[in-house]
Amino acid sequence: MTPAARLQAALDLLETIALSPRPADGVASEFFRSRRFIGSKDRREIADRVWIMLRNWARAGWQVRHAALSTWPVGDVPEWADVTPRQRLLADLVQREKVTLEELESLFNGEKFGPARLRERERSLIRALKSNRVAKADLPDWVAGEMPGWIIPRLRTVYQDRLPEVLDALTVEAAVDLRVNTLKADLETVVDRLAEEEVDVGPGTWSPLALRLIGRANLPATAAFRDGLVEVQDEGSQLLALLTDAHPGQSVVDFCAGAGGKTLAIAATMQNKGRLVACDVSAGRLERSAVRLKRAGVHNVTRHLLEGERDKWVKRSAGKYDRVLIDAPCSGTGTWRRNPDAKWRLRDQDVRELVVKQASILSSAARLAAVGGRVIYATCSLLPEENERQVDAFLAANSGFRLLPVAEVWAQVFGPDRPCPVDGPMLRLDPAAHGTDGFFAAILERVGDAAAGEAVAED
Ligand SMILES: C[S@@+](CC[C@H](N)C(=O)[O-])C[C@H]1O[C@@H](n2cnc3c(N)ncnc32)[C@H](O)[C@@H]1O
Repeated sequence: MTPAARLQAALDLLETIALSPRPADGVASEFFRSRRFIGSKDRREIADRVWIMLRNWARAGWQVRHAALSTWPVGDVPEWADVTPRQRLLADLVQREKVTLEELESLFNGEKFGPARLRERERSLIRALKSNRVAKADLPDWVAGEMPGWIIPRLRTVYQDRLPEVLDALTVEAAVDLRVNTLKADLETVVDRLAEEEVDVGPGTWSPLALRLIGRANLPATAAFRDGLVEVQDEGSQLLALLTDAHPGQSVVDFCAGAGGKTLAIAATMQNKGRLVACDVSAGRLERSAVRLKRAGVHNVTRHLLEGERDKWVKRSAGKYDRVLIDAPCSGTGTWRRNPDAKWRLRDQDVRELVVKQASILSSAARLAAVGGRVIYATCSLLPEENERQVDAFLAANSGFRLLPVAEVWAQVFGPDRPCPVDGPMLRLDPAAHGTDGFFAAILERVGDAAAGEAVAED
């Protein structure tokens, strides 16, 4: 493809994403599937550009609006959110890539497969974008941090002075982490196998099973992946599974198992021994987990489709499990490095509904824990109402549970040579401090039967 054709393809993809209510990665996969003539190198370049622009969505919109205010009639100046993909692309080319007006004239020349010719008002916009760039320090905090304004005060209560660095880290592309599947191989063997296939990896920071990809690789095409020696899993997600501290022979429930990311990791710590039940309300996700479980050589998992968190099975199985992992449905705010488009779809109302759902799931699934067993409540959210506040409310209503300080469990799981990454009693990971996605976990031990009238759900 010519550079101009690649730009036009990026623009087409961005426009498709902007019009779709669906997540950008799904839209992009479909876009490329229906354009098989685009080779892998071009595809990567187009996708890279689009993802850079999605990570820079508010800032580019703001810069275009600011530049337009200095050169267009006020009535023609768009709000930042209404700035078109083409205008954002121009801003990206001018401000990030420092492309000159002359170069833009030759790229936007109206030739077949390339972008339409520049219009006069775009030329004036380009000149203004060059001369009128707003410095980062002068951008509103939500624009500089690429974060919906309504979320900022909530994050400030958690991160305080660290907020700018956390927001910055959330705008940077995430590394790709792998988890070694100890059911099939040890870490050294996996490193060697990957090296044979020219895949370079370095060690993880926190998880003893983590490897971090160096450079890029088509991992699913490798024999190491196809043979089930590794899974792609953020190191933070690995930690949640490891902190579940499931042992061989135990009875364990992964209540919101989805497509099985944590189920796989837990099955490995259980060495395939004992009983692991993977539940979810989504038949499709549970179905997808089956393929992964098979590839990983897992055979101690039963999949169970729930009608809801108060499914009859929960009541029948109450008090029978040593570990109950609740990887609750959440805002996903901790994964926004990977899904930057999701930022602008989430509404306050969505979070409020999720908080109600999470409380109901926690209260119902906690019944599964035996006395002496543990409930691990986890999210990939940064918001306090989905995390600490959820746990505090549960503990206030359920004296049959106590919070186990994460450092205590960490020391049991990892021993003294790996210091716990957090000071507080609950685990809170973020990309700035830990290099992982944003994750939260609280470990609750069932110390007694809930007294009559307590709030653990009764059906
Ligand atoms: C964060 S995702 C789980 C990711 C998964 N544990 C993993 O590691 O790949 C949350 C999951 O909760 C499931 N879910 C939503 N409502 C639920 C409910 N009422 N009971 C159980 N699971 C539910 C969703 O279908 C989704 O798969």
